[in-house]
Amino acid sequence: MNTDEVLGIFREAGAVLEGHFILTSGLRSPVFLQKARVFMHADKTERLCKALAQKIRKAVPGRIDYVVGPAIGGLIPAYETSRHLGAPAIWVEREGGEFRLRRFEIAEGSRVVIVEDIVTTGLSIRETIDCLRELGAEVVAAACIIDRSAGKTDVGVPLIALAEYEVPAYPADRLPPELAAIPAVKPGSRNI
Ligand SMILES: O=P(O)(O)OC[C@H]1O[C@H](OP(=O)(O)OP(=O)(O)O)[C@H](O)[C@@H]1O
Ligand SMILES: O=C(O)c1cc(=O)[nH]c(=O)[nH]1
Ligand SMILES: [Mg+2]
Repeated sequence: MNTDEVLGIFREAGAVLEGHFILTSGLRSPVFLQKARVFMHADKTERLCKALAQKIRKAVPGRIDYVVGPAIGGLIPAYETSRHLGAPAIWVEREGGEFRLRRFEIAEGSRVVIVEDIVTTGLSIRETIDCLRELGAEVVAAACIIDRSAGKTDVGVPLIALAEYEVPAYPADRLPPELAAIPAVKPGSRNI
């Protein structure tokens, strides 16, 4: 599946929003990919995640013990991708602001692949890697449906993106005037 097909699915689902958005990193952007509007459709989610699983299989030799989704955005794509990889899906969720594997135990040396929805700065993936490494897991790769950095983000492990789509994002104190003129909204779940 190529980038146009992935973006086509997002557009068809009404998931490409325009306005003034506060991203999880604190950056501001005129475009927000509201993945929830894609993941509400099982058929669209299946097509995307089946293709992502194929890409992961090609890139990751050897065993995958767990697919890990960072909540909330990563829950559905990690679950659906895990189905096509034949590995169980678990998740990290925030407790006191930090990602924790609250509901599961994994053996030391478990080989895990993180599956995210969207990557912008890679911050959420790096936080997930820190949590998993503290538990003794080996993070063999991270994957996402759309990489908004278009390959520029370094998360310290191979990042497998189904699509790359570069979208502008600005520090809050360096907004272009047309963005500053629109009230900002924060769609994500960090800090709520
Ligand atoms: O690469 P980054 O700069 O970390 O940005 C991407 C992250 O932002 C969103 O999560 P968010 O924390 O907004 O909450 P959500 O998972 O509930 O959507 C998205 O699900 C990714 O996890
Ligand atoms: O960077 C983010 O927080 C972010 C960007 C985006 O387009 N979609 C999303 O869910 N999160
Ligand atoms: Mg998220």
